[in-house]
Amino acid sequence: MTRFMIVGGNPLRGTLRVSGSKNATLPILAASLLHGAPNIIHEVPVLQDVATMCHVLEYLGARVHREGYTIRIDATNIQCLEVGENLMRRMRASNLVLGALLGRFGRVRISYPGGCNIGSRPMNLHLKGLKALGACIEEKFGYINVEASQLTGAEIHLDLPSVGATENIMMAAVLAKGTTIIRNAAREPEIVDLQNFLNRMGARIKGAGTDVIRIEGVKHLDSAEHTVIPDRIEAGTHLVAAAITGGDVTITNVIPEHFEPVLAKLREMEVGVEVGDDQVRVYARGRPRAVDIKTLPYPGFPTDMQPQMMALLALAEGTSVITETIFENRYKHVSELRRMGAEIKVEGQTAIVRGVERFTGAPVEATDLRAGAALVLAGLAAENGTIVEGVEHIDRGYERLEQKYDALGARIMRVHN
Ligand SMILES: CC(=O)N[C@H]1[C@@H](OP(=O)(O)OP(=O)(O)OC[C@H]2O[C@@H](n3ccc(=O)[nH]c3=O)[C@H](O)[C@@H]2O)O[C@H](CO)[C@@H](O)[C@@H]1O
Ligand SMILES: C=C(OP(=O)(O)O)C(=O)O
Repeated sequence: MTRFMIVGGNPLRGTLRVSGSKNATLPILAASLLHGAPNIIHEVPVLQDVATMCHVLEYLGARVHREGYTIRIDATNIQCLEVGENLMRRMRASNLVLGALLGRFGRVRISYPGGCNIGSRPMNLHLKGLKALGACIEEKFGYINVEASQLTGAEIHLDLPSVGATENIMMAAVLAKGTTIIRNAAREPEIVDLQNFLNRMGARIKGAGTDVIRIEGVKHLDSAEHTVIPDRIEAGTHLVAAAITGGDVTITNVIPEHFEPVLAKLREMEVGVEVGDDQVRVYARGRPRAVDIKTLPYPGFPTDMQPQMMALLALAEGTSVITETIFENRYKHVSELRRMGAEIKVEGQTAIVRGVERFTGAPVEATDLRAGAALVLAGLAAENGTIVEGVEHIDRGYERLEQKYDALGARIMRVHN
């Protein structure tokens, strides 16, 4: 077990470089299974989820070599087309091998994926999409078995703009016969990054970033070199860290339009925001104002920033209403924030947050990745000491968060026991 010990009350000040995006890296690594030639990926963050995806790829027979922030993957000798419970349970995104292995080999068997416990997170849209491409699907004994003698392009209308389903269908469709059109596709920047990577390998995809993606099947793919986009959720987390501690932080290596909804809310809260081409400065201007937030698929406010923003709003002047529309169980941080003095009432998908003047440090537990980030932010702002348990959840998606904040003047220590 690992915990963070935080002594709050120190404004964060300075400059922080944002790492490559976790949620862009994971599908790109999975997509490397689509052909037997080496790919080189730059700006790969050093995170637990990335390590898990690399384990999955190695387990299947790929050779993965990391040097700093660059990974070289050679999937020439894939020996196995099945991923068992042990690896699949570690993270939700392991399901992304489905589309790539099906696309290349015509069959794959995976155990149901695990991941952040923030909702039921079914796989029905992924499977409906693969079925439309001609795959036969069998779900039995906790496993999903998918087979196709020939994948054929099809028109697929997603009931919801699911990020993972869009990515899996894109990967399965690149080597299919004919053209696939995905309607009501997810529009997240990570989908655009996957399109760019696949096209560098020789795929013919257009439309990512809009809700219609068109994939013309090709016969061969080849080696590609790609640099992953910066992590917009990590960026947003640091901006809230600056605001919640009354600090002044500039984040670099960012694409500000990717987190415009977060910037818009910070401005509405009357937090100081200065946006450059690839950097953003956020500085506190007194206590922030309450605002209402509703999470939505991109370009709406990201659900992955809801817990962090809730921590900030819990200290704002006035009452805020947060509506979580993406995941039905993403309020687990509420009871922990309450232990620190927050006044939050949850009614269904809505949280009513009455701002208090200060948090008091307490022992709290991270139940998932972004809930954990929110508790760290609350701890940085709290009077006296906070202990955050469950740091393994935070390590899934943030690269040594305590070192980044320590360098900006926070008092935060990682403790193993
Ligand atoms: C690795 C990665 O990129 N993770 C992100 C991805 O997760 P992930 O790809 O799992 O999220 P989805 O976009 O698929 O999920 C959105 C909603 O659709 C539902 N759904 C999804 C698939 C399906 O087959 N059936 C179904 O009903 C889910 O339960 C959820 O309510 O997008 C989420 C929504 O922005 C983010 O919070 C995650 O950080
Ligand atoms: C929910 C997240 O990740 P995952 O989809 O991998 O569980 C996240 O990054 O906040």
